[in-house]
Amino acid sequence: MVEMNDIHNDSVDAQVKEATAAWQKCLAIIQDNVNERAFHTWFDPIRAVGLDRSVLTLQVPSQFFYEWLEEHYVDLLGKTIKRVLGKDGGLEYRVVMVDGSSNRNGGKNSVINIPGSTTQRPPVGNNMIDLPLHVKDPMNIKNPYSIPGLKRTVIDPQLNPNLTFDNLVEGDCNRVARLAGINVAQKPGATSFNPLVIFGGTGLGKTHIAQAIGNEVRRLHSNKAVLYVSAEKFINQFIDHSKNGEVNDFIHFYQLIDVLIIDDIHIFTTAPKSQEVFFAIFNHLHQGGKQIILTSDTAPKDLEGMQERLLSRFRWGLNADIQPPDFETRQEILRLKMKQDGMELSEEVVKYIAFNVQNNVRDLIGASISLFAQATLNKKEIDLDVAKRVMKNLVKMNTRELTIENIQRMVCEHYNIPYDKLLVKTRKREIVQARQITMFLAKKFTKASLKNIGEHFGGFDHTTVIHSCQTVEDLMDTDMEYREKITELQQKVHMASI
Ligand SMILES: Nc1ncnc2c1ncn2[C@@H]1O[C@H](COP(=O)(O)OP(=O)(O)OP(=O)(O)O)[C@@H](O)[C@H]1O
Repeated sequence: MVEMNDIHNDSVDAQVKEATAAWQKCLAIIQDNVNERAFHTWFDPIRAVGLDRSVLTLQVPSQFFYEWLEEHYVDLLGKTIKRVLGKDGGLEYRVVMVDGSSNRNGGKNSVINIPGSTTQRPPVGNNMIDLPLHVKDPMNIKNPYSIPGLKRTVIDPQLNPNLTFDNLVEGDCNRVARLAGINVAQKPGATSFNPLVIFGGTGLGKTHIAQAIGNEVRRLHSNKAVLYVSAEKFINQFIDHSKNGEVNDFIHFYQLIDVLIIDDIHIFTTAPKSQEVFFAIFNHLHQGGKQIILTSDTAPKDLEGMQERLLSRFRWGLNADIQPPDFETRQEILRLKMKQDGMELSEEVVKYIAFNVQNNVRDLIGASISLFAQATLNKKEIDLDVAKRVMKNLVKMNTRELTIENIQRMVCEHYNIPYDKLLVKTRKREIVQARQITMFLAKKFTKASLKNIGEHFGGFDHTTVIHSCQTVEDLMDTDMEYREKITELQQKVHMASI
């Protein structure tokens, strides 16, 4: 038996098919009349969901989206609809916003139908339901650009003036992000790095770079409105404005910004409604040539729960990652910090800290400050013994037994050589040199016999090990640059041995 529901569903499906076919024809015309970026931003996300007596219903993802279409593309849409559907052709919008966090798993949608200005029908005010954004009268929303006084609002950029490029040490770990940041600050909105998404683990300097961009923009372009905001604050502001029915003011405020920096956008993944409003703001700013800078603790491609249309927009610009700094950069950061804060730590102690705190710059700086503070309070000089004692209570120490393999890995890391290459018998100069240095260090820092050391390199005999050690010592005597490099490596290995 055919159920009434089945009949109803069939007719809805047929309507959607018809509507989609009509909309495809419209899109073909629209595509010829707007640029590619505008097409992807404003027309790709639209779905045709109904066609009733020459009135096409288009589903759009937000109130703002609908407003934008009506404000910027009303002529084009009107003419296109009439060309495809005849002189009675009209448009109706359906704003569908996902209610709750389960949009991927069939969460409830809030729906509102709004006649477009190309429609002759009377407004459908009586079937309007409350949007989560409390937009009760969508036809009467104030034009963002004519809100009196708002343009003159002075925006506090929320920047920390101490976070600049001058005090951000550059290393392999952050070079791309730092240079892109400097570029963006020089020409906000006018480089291909828009948005600039900086991502990486915690405490590695994402906020520092993002803030440094803001400070640099303010220095170079004092007329630009810059705003730094954490994603958490953005979400809370949005919730407050929603409660008070002031979402449009919220959006309009963000539309005034020339350089918008949002920190920790991974938090958006748990806030689908905020993604909605952020999407609208993003599109507006990007279209207007404004600069957007975002930071995330996760690579954008791995941001589960972030809408695909946002992810695709993040790909428009540059996604730059930050890695943990290497040993040399960690020491540089410590030296800079000491200079800034008037701390004095011996080179040996600096190396000790840099060796033992590897994955988080915040912890690295924190360790040096605590060490300095404790030693000052106890009126003790900070020698290596004090450093060892204090550091044990501060951080998880980077303890590893010093074995020949450890040394081999340290040398490989230092010279950027794959570990397995070091173990291959080859005459390649760089490998031979690294092997000789490793043998020299292994002899100096372990109790292993010459025979044992040779065996660790795929079976060299003890005479090769002696020859290698002699070669390194001779070169150290005659070549200053070489000596400095080996001394540096020796210090590293020494740190691992204490
Ligand atoms: N390359 C660097 N040179 C100097 N200081 C740095 C560098 N990288 C990070 N820092 C400092 O390390 C601390 C932590 O950096 P920041 O807060 O920017 O990290 P984050 O990646 O944003 O961390 P989170 O993900 O936890 O928010 C700050 O004090 C920052 O100034």
